[in-house]
Amino acid sequence: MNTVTPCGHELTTRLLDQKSECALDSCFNRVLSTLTQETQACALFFSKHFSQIHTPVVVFNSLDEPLSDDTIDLHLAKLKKLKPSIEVHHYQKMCVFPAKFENNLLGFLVVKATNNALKPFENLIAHLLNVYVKQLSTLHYACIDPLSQLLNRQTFEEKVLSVVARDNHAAMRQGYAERSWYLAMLDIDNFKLVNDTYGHVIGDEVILLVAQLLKNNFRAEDYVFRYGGEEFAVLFPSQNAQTAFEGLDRIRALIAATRFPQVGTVTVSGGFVTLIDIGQTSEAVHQADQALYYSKQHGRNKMTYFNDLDIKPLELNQSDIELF
Ligand SMILES: Nc1nc2c(ncn2[C@@H]2O[C@H](COP(=O)(O)OP(=O)(O)OP(=O)(O)O)[C@@H](O)[C@H]2O)c(=O)[nH]1
Repeated sequence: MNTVTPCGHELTTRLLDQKSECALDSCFNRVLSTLTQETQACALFFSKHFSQIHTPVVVFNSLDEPLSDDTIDLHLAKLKKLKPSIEVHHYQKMCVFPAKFENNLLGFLVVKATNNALKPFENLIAHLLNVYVKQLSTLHYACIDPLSQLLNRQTFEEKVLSVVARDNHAAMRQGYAERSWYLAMLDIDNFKLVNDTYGHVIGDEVILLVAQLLKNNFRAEDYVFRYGGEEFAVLFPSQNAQTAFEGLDRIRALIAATRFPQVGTVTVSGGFVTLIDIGQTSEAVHQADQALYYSKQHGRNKMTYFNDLDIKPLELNQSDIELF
């Protein structure tokens, strides 16, 4: 039975309709299967950080054998030597398409081509790879706060749900004890004074420097968000509340010991909570805020675990809580 190959416009529109990274990845995979009639295996390696310093990771792969790190490096080295205008490179029995963003080579798509069957589609595949990268960058930058380059508030809830659910699922599948996820809310102390004394431009610089310290000192698997003006949320796994506290307190101490240009010293206060029921993200934020409020009320430059507060969640009068 002959199947009709959809036209480039329709495939482009399909990719542009995707509203999450995950949906976009699987859509691009399906589009390629349609074009290659599922007779060719393919794999996409791409650095979703949109930075050349991050090695491309595999986004999807239907090759019989995954490419080794050496082969990935080899492809990248070969592609870097080619003219920027070249859109496909033939290597052994593979067609390799460079994936570029703003003239930087961020990865490549490899399609196994045993004969010339792919030839008529090469230009279309190169075009669709460009569309994929553009749509991914649109989705990516919609999640990033422009000042701090951290994840923004809009992505917070979705990330909490997806990360914690995925991790718990993986932990159950692999049969190891579940790690707990923790949610911390951090807030720069007396920030109004910084703005009032040095002006908003210096205030913004302080936010940026604190954001960089947070980003550089949490692990790659942790998520740091700019939650509001001078407020940050961090989502991270830890063995127990004590190790979570130690990690947070180390970063608190590091920020307090850092010299900020013009302003001198800046401190942060924080509160954190164990994420038990991921369906209750807003309740978790509320509890972490209560612990943060406690830190503020007890001298600032301090971390507090919600469970250490001598109150039950419902006993605290809502009107006593500083809501952000
Ligand atoms: N420069 C700058 N200031 C901001 C931004 N967002 C919020 N702010 C300011 O941050 C200040 C927060 O002040 P408050 O909520 O009173 O808290 P604080 O002075 O940090 O005091 P504590 O939280 O109690 O330690 C306000 O003056 C806001 O205008 C921003 O993006 N840039």
